[in-house]
Amino acid sequence: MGDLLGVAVLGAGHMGADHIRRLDHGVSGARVVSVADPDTDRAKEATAGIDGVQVHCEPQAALDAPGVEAVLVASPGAAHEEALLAAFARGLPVLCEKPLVPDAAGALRVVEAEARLGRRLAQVGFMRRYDAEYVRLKSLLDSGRLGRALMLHCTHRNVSSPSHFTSDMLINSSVSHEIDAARWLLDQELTAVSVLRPRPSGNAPEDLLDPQFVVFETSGGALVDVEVFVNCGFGYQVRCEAVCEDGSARIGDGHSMLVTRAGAACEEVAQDYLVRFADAYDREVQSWVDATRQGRVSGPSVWDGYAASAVAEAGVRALHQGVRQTVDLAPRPGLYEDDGNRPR
Ligand SMILES: NC(=O)c1ccc[n+]([C@@H]2O[C@H](COP(=O)([O-])OP(=O)(O)OC[C@H]3O[C@@H](n4cnc5c(N)ncnc54)[C@H](O)[C@@H]3O)[C@@H](O)[C@H]2O)c1
Ligand SMILES: O[C@H]1[C@H](O)[C@@H](O)[C@H](O)[C@@H](O)[C@H]1O
Repeated sequence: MGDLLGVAVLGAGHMGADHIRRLDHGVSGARVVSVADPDTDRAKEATAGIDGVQVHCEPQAALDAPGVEAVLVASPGAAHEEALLAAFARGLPVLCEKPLVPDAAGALRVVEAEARLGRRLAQVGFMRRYDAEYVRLKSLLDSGRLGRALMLHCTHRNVSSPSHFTSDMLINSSVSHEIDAARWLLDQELTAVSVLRPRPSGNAPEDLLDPQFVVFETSGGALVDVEVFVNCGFGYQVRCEAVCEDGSARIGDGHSMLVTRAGAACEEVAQDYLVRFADAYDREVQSWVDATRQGRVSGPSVWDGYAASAVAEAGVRALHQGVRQTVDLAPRPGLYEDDGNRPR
């Protein structure tokens, strides 16, 4: 390995371009050596000014470029399985944006492929585990000072949804973050899910079931509710309140500035995830680069990615069938035994 970890980035859209900038000059220890995007103009724009970077249309060509030692996958979820398997075939460590693979069967194939390798190679981009507020909440819950957690109340609001967004994606793209955060915060599995559908907002695109209200049951008897509203219009808001036997703790209100002028106090609200979670993405990518250079893999595992997809798939069934759905997880391979999130 050279002085800097050589990274291939697959996908140069919103997230890919942000990660390319971050790898180039936001974190230390890495350099972008190749980028693949079928929209090569987009890839060229995202890599402008980066010395020696190769731009390809085909992901495989970017993986085979000289100097590639690791891969960051930021293509759409439907392309992740192929990208992960191609990286595994080359023995390349991966940071894969969420969702690991949107459908549970595809995600399980990735788990099985990594288990066959007999070593972990991939980390999933559930960046909330690196957000300072989430980390504080996790450490408070783990300390036991609030007693056992009984409920999590979560809010997940986006200003607007991209044109390709579907009603299923409110669960398997947006709520996938709350699924992972709840499994991690509570150290429990999510075992069942129900989805309620309020009347859709008139500001949402026609036919999009937005907002939705999702309720998860956990292996430890807790409840997790999520209001997901991806066309709320006013801001990017992610909140979580843990209600425990001996107290409660809430995060997600502190990411703003209070401006007072002309007789009014006005609190600014972040407009998107790139602002709200900027620090978390930085810490996530720095931690991935550091671990990879040391030959380690840390962070949310492929098993965590599979579990999130299996829970989300049950959620999508609940959305359409209108009744509570249970979550069936495949047996966990031994490779992931030390991952935490053991049902208890
Ligand atoms: N962690 C987060 O908070 C967060 C935020 C946004 C998006 N994401 C995830 O990042 C991924 C990308 O989302 P986005 O918002 O950047 O999407 P986007 O549509 O802005 O960009 C995706 C890019 O990938 C390219 N692409 C399509 N197929 C490809 C392939 N097979 N190989 C390489 N590139 C391909 C497209 O041309 C496009 O430029 C998704 O998995 C999404 O869920 C995560
Ligand atoms: O892909 C994005 C991303 O994961 C954001 O963090 C989330 O807030 C959006 O709802 C989702 O569409």
